[in-house]
Amino acid sequence: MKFLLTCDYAIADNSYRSLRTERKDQCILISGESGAGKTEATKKILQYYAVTCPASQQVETVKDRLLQSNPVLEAFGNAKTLRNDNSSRFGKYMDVQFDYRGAPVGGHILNYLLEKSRVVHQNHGERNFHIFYQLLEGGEEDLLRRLGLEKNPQQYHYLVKGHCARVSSINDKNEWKIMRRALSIIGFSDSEVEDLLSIVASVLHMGNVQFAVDEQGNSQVTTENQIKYLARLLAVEGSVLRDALTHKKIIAKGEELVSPLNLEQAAYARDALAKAVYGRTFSWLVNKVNKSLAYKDEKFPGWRSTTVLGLLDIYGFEVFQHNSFEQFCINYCNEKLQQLFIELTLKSEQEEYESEGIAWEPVQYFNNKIICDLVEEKFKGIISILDEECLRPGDATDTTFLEKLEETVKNHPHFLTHKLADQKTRKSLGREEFRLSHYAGDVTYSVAGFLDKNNDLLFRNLKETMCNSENPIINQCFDRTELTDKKRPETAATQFKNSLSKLMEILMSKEPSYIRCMKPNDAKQADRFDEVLIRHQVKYLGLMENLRVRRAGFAYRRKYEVFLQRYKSLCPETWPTWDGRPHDGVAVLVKHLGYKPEEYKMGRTKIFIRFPKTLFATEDALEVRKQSLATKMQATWRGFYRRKKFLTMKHSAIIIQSWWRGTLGRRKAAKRKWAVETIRRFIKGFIYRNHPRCPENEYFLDYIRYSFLMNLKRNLPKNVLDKSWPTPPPSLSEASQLLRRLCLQNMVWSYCKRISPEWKQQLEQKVIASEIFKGKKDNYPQSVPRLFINTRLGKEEIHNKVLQALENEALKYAVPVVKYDRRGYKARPRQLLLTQSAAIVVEESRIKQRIDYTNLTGISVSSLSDNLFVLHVHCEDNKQKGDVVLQSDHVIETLTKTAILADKINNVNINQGSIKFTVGQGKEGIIDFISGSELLIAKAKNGHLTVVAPRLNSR
Ligand SMILES: Nc1ncnc2c1ncn2[C@@H]1O[C@H](COP(=O)(O)OP(=O)(O)OP(=O)(O)O)[C@@H](O)[C@H]1O
Repeated sequence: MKFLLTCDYAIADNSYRSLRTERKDQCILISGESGAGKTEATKKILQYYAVTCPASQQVETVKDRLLQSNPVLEAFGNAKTLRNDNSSRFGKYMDVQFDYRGAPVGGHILNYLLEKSRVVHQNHGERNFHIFYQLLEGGEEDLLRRLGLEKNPQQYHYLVKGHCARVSSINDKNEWKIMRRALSIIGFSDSEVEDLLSIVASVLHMGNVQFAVDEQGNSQVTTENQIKYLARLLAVEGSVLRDALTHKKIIAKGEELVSPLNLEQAAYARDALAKAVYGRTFSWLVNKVNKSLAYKDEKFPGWRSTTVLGLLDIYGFEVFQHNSFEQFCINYCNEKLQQLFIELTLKSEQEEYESEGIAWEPVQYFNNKIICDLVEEKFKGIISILDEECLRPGDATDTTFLEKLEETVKNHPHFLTHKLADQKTRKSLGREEFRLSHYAGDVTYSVAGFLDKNNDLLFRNLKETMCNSENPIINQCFDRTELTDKKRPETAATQFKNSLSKLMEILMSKEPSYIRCMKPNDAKQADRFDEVLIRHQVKYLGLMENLRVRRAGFAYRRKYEVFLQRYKSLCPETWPTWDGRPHDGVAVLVKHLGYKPEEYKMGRTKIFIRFPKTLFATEDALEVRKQSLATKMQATWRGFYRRKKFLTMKHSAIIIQSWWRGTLGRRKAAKRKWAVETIRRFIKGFIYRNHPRCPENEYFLDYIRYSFLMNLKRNLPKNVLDKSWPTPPPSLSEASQLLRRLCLQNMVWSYCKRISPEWKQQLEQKVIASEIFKGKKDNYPQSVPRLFINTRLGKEEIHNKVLQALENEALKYAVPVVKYDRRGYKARPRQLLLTQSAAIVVEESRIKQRIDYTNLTGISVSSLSDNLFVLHVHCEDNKQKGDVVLQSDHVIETLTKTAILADKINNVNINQGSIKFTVGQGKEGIIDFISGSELLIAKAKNGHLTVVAPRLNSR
């Protein structure tokens, strides 16, 4: 066993490597008789890929589904036979899709001819399909109750025909668990599983449907309970189903004819329905598995991104005691596979040596084409004759079919019947049998049931009932178009023949590898090798011939172009390209590789390598070379990529630069143009500056105006005394004057707004002082900066007494004065008090003289810088005293205030030379003023009072 599995792995690995390195689709054909180990080998190969191939999340799911498809399909498609406890009762070809990394990413299964007859009948020692037993054994109580089933298989007619419902080598309970888990992994929903199991259960109930005949000899259903279950499980109308099972509907010339069935016909209809339901459900199951295995990431539809490895596990050659239509098909299928093997290995290989001109000693082998032709040849082949009998009108029976066969192929060396056989062999053949000498041995087939099975007919009303089913699976399995389709469906044998021919095409399009399974003994025992049996298999499988061809032949051959293309990198002369003929290139290459003459041969179009080790060495060298090439390619690519990126960047930089330069240039040119235009307008404006405003000078004038105004804004006079003012251009002199006035007014206005009432009074007094004295009295300028103040004496100096006396008259001004008489005598220090109505001369606390302003006739003062002044008084009011001669250090201020209060502004006389004044009793005095070095007041010889006023430098 170990050895066999090692071979399986080696072949699986080899195919996988070829698939990856040459990217050519592969297939592994697993053949051998029933029970030889084909299914096991398939499973091992799948497991091997699952373990060794690269993994990813998505790949894991696909791997799981690929592996889990086996228990599901085995449960529904495998059964215990006499030759194998787990015999495949259908053919299976599975494609595994690998992506460019060699990871399995999808799969697809093709199924071939399920042995449906097993559903209703099993030979002694055989069982129905595993699923029935698994369901009864492993199904949960609840599930079985829903399906109306009992645990005991003996209760079901379809399970007891072979009398071995329970087998010690099969653990149905365990298998059930595995199968249920597999269904979930594949992606069956709970409701889908329920629908599927309902169908399985319905087949069991169908088997238990019994009939009895009524008085007219027509059949009636006697097991009403079963009908109820069937109606529920198949979701059909019970009464309709009951009628359909006991009646037959035919449409003749557009008219429906319903006729009752007899007992035998009713049982036949029931079994036909069971087979159809099960067979179609099986196909649905395979489709469902295919959907879950489908490779969904096909990026570019139409472009094949995956490579495919096909695994063919088909029912093996079978010889039973009783062989029927199914064995005929199975063995025909095996003949075809053997034929393919012969074609692709023994025949084509030898022919190839010959055509390539390689010296070759032909190896003889048995070509089974003759048997294939016997079965499938048009018109003359067994299938054609069977179809003809099925289709011909009249009473065609299995016997007439046998007679037709005898008639048509009687001389064929591989065909024999009771009638055609000689005396000796006739004994071993029944009258209803024919014998075919297959490549693997003689098989005797009973023709009983051949026509029925080939027709595979289901009565129309049963089909209609199923089409109306609300069970989603049944509904998909029975298509309504079948009812309207007038064309007669292909017979089972023809369908099988056609699907096999398609399979051969699929296999031929791929690179094949073979696993030939040998059955060690017929007793299903371990460690027992039946030499005769094994020798027989080695012989009929043509293994010896194959070995001979292999040994004498060459392990490997390739067209020169392909070989050169693959290995040219190993030789400097052929790498990277060889310009000459591929043949010469290969010659140079093998010389460089050091092939010895016995290791290879050069054919007409191909090179042949004798030993695998030579090829392996070359492959190893290529592997090493690939590494260095990959590094070189990487470096080249990186260089190319970087260079391309750099050039793109450079190009972009140049574009940006040129764009920016263009922008800058354009900006500069525009600026220059603007400057030239400005200068031009400026010059023109300057030339026309004295003209009235016109287009030539408007810019210039605007500019001049603007710059003058801006200059003015910056250099406006700071205050009313600031006389500065920017020189205006001639065109703006008038505006400038107006502005200047406005500005001044504004300054004055704001200045006025700022001054206080006291200051206003001060200024008013100063203005009056100026009106009176300015330019008239020498010491006036000295008084200008001195502030006029309300009083120059404190209360103490004026004495409270005087103040009390003046209580009802507010004191406006008080100043110390000196009184002189006409002789120039100076009296004691006095004060001059000015009230609202009088000027009062006070000595200490006594009022010496009160001069009401109404009596004040005028004020005299000299034009010199002295401080003397005379208050002229009306004589009548002041009889004794007359005018008052006073001296004050604040003469301008004192006189201004006196003049204001007495309203005598116009009565202030500024005299040159002398002043006349009256003294009491009509006497007069004269004061003469002269300039001198210092102030002096004295009586002159002429009796006048002389005042020497000091000369002032500032005058
Ligand atoms: N390599 C092996 N070593 C030991 N026993 C094996 C080996 N291969 C298969 N068997 C046993 O033989 C039985 C039959 O194998 P398998 O079902 O693979 O045969 P098969 O060729 O597929 O038959 P069939 O054509 O009837 O489907 C297996 O159940 C297993 O017990």
